[in-house]
Amino acid sequence: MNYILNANEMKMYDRDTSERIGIPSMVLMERASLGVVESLKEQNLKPDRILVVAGMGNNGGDGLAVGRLLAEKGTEVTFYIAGNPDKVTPEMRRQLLILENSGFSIQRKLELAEYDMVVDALFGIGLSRNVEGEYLELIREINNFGKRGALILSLDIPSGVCADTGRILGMAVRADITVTFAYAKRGHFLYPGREYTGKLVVKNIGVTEKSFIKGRPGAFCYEKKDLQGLLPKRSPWGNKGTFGKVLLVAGSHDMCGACILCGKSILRTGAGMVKIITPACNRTILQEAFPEAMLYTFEDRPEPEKIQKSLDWADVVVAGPGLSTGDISGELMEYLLKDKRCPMVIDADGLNLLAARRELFRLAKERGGKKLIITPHPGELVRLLKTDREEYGTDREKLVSELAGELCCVVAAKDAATLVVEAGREEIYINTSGNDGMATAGSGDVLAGITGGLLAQGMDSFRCACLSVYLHGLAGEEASAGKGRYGMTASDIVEAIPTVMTLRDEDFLRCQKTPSKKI
Ligand SMILES: NC(=O)C1=CN([C@@H]2O[C@H](COP(=O)(O)OP(=O)(O)OC[C@H]3O[C@@H](n4cnc5c(N)ncnc54)[C@H](O)[C@@H]3O)[C@@H](O)[C@H]2O)[C@@H](O)CC1
Ligand SMILES: Nc1ncnc2c1ncn2[C@@H]1O[C@H](COP(=O)(O)OP(=O)(O)O)[C@@H](O)[C@H]1O
Ligand SMILES: [K+]
Repeated sequence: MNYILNANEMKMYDRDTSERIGIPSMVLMERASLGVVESLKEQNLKPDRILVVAGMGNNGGDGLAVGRLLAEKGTEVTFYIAGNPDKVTPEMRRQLLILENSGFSIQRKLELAEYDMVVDALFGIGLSRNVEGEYLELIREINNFGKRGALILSLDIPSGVCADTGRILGMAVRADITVTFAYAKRGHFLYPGREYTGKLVVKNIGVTEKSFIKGRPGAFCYEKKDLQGLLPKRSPWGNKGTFGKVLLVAGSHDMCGACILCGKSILRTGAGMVKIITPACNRTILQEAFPEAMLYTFEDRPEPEKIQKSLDWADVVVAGPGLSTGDISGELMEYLLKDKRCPMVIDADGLNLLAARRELFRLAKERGGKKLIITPHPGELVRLLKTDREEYGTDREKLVSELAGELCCVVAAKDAATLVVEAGREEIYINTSGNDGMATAGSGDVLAGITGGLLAQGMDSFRCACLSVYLHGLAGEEASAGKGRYGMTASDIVEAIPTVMTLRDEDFLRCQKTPSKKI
C-alpha cells in the first residue's frame, strides 16, 4: 500500500520533517536532487546538454540543484530562471547563491538552442492558481522542446498540473518522466494530470510516516507487492461452500453475455459456487457457455419462493449486469433488497433501477452499512445523484462521497482512475492499475463479478472493493499485454484474472500465514 498525498499534506509533512524532526530543508532539497540524478542513472539516461527552467519557489531550487549536480558530472547545463525575484524563497535564494559562487551563469532570456533534456522546475505543489502570461509562454516553449525531441523531466509534478485534482491550471508541461519526492501526489494519478506525468518515479528524501503525527494522508493505492497480504486466505481443507456461494441476478432477453462475463469472473476470483437467476431464454446459451453455473430460469416472472430459496442459499448477491430496467427486473430488485441477510454488489441496470425508482433507492439505503457495494460508471453515478456530467467533471470526489453517504455504502466509482469511497471513512482509494483497453463493452460486468467473488470469500466491503478494482485493472493490463489495447475484449480480462491472482507457491504459502493487512 502506498499513500497518495495532496499539496497540503505534503507541505505539512515537509515542514514537520524540517522543523520538528530537524532535517534542514536544504538537506531535503539536496536529497531530492540527488534522487533525481540517481533516477536518471537507473534509467540509463546520460544527457549531454540540458536546460533547467526554474521558478522562484522551492521547485525552482530543486531544478538548480539538479543542474548543478549534473554539471559536476560533465553535463553542459543552461540555467534559466523565471518570475519575480522579490518572491524568491529562502532555499531558492540559497541555490542561486551557490550557483553564483560556483561561477555558473544564470539566464533571464530563454536560449532556443538544442537540448537533450529539459528540466521542468517551474512550479511544483505550490501552484495555486491558473498559469498566465510569461509562464504560459514558458510552458508552451518547454512542450515545444519536447516536440523537437528533447526529453522532458518534470520535478515533483509537471508544471501546470494541480497536485490535488490532476486538473490543468491553464496549461501544463507534458513530461516524459516525473520524479516526485517522498510520496506520489493525487495529481499524478487523477486525469488529466496522469497523462501529463509520463513515467512516475518516487524518490525517498527523508520525509517518513513519522511526520504523520498531525494526520494521516487521505488517499492510498495498492501495488503488486501488496497482493500477498491482501488476497483472501484459502483453507486447505475447504470445500466449495467454504469459499462462498454467490447469487447472480443478471441478464435479460437481449443481454445474456453480462451473466457469462460476470459469473465467470466470480469463479475466476476464487468463490466456490455461482447460481444465476435469469430469464428462461438465456438457459441454453448459459449451459453451453458457462457449464459451472447453477441456474434458476423463469418464463414470465420469477416465483417468490424460488427467489427466497436462492437467497437462503447465498452468501453474497450480485445484481444488475444486463438486467434491463423493466417491471420484472424492478420486482426482482425489490425482493433482493428486502432480504438484508447477505452483502450485496449492485451494478449497471441494478443501479439504473435505483435511480429510476425512489422506493428501491430507499430500500438500498436501509440495507446499507457494511453490506452494500455499488459500482457505478460516470453515467450511472450522475443518474443516481440526479446531477449532470458537468458537475461530475468539476468535483468528482465530492459527488462520490455524497453518494456513499446517501446510500450509507461503499462506492467504487469507475472511470479511467476509479475511486473507492466508503460512507463515514475519511480515507479514499485511488486506483492506479488498468488502461484504456478496458474501455470495452462488458468490462464493468467483470468488475462486478470480481467484487462478488472476493466478497464471498469473507472480505470487508471497503477492502474488497479496493482490491477488486486493483485486480480488475491488473487483469486489464495483462489482457492488453497479450491482445493489445485495440483488440482486447472483456472476455480477455476474465481470462487474465487467474494470472494476476497467481502467487508463486512460496508466496501463496506465506500469504496464508500473514494476517490480512489493515488499512
Ligand atoms: N522542504 C521542502 O519544503 C521541500 C520542497 N521541495 C520542492 O518544493 C516544491 C514546493 O515549493 P514551493 O512551496 O516553494 O512552491 P513551488 O516551487 O511549487 O512554486 C510556488 C511559487 O509560485 C507561485 N505561484 C503559484 N501559482 C502561480 C501561478 N499560477 N502563477 C505564478 N506564480 C504562481 C507561488 O506564489 C510561489 O511563489 C515542491 O514541489 C518540491 O519540488 C523539495 O525540494 C523537497 C523539500
Ligand atoms: N481509460 C481507462 N483506463 C483504465 N480503466 C478504464 C478506462 N476506461 C474504462 N476503464 C475501466 O473499465 C471498466 C468499464 O466499465 P463499464 O463502463 O461499466 O463497462 P460496461 O458497462 O461495458 O460493462 C471500469 O472498471 C473502468 O474503470
Ligand atoms: K515541476
